[in-house]
Amino acid sequence: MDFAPNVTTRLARARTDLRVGQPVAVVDEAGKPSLVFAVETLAGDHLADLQDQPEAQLALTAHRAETLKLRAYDGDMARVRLPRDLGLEQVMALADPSLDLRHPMKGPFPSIRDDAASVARAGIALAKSAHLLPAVVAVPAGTLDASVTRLHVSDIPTGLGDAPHLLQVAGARVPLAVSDAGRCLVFRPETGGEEHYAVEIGRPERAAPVLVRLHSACFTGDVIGSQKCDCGPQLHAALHQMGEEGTGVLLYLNQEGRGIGLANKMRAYALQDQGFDTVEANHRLGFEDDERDFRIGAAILKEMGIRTVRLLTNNPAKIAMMEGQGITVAERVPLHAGETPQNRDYLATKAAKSGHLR
Ligand SMILES: Nc1nc2c(ncn2[C@@H]2O[C@H](COP(=O)(O)OP(=O)(O)OP(=O)(O)O)[C@@H](O)[C@H]2O)c(=O)[nH]1
Ligand SMILES: [Zn+2]
Repeated sequence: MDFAPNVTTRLARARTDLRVGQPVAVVDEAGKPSLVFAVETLAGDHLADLQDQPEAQLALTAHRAETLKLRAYDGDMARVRLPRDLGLEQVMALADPSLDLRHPMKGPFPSIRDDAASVARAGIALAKSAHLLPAVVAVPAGTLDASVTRLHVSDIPTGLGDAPHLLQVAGARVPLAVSDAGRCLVFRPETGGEEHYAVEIGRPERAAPVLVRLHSACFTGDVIGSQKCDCGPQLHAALHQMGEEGTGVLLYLNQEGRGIGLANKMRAYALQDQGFDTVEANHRLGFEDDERDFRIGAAILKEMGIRTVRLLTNNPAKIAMMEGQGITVAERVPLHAGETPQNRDYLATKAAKSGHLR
């Protein structure tokens, strides 16, 4: 029997390794391995070892580099020599804008300008997929300990990667406030990533367009009644409409914070309290406005035998994604609920910057 971990397994391990402060080995196109550490989980003793190595580099996204006034020679990224005279908290502050006010004196840091950016780019993609701040330290490695997770740069998707594939692992009847005929289904991706859920109300006729809502997890809005967004009221309004019509499917996708995770979303909220809007806050953290993989929703619908939908949304990107993945959006059903004085600016920003429809 062969138990050697395949690429999918090693990617899953790499995410966990980075989260617990372990380095991952990334091999470049020329076959040269480097060790990659996530800045957010970097241990003090690892930093000291790295600072002894003149080739150690720190990589940040271009969005973060803009705030730090670093030249992003790689286009999407900036790399600098790992500063030798900075302590752990100061290195952390380069990655984490919530520390900007406490550590305003930064630099100058000489930017690196060469063609060898692929390892750092792959490392940043791994850090993002681990829901860590998108910042890594990379250093060329000599002999590698066999226990270190090893990946080739080409194994690590820097964009969306392969189409997600999810399988239903469980499902049962759950009577709901909006309908007795509720079912909750659990879908698991082959990648070992987050599970996602479907709430099916009644038994929607597959031959006709099905009323569908693609909801992204929002702990603050869905669970604790945050007034900063409209997620909770949208969730309940969508379920209510499905209950009224007797059928519908609500996909609950675990893509908290538009795909950056709850810790990063709270960092974004801290920045919003300093006056940045929802898009600017994501950028200052080094993320894109929206890091979600909307293809997951289409994959689940196909698994459920649904090909044509009436989509409850105000987000044109969701419609485009569905169509792109072979799901026909027969109708867009607007979904406006829970607009409050506290989320007025947030909704206005989404309309102005993300093209949300009224
Ligand atoms: N990063 C970040 N995520 C946020 C913020 N406010 C809400 N979210 C997240 O945004 C997602 C809400 O998305 P959706 O409810 O799908 O909304 P949408 O993309 O605007 O589309 P529709 O509601 O369908 O029109 C959830 O994952 C929330 O956790 C914020 O300020 N920053
Ligand atoms: Zn929300």
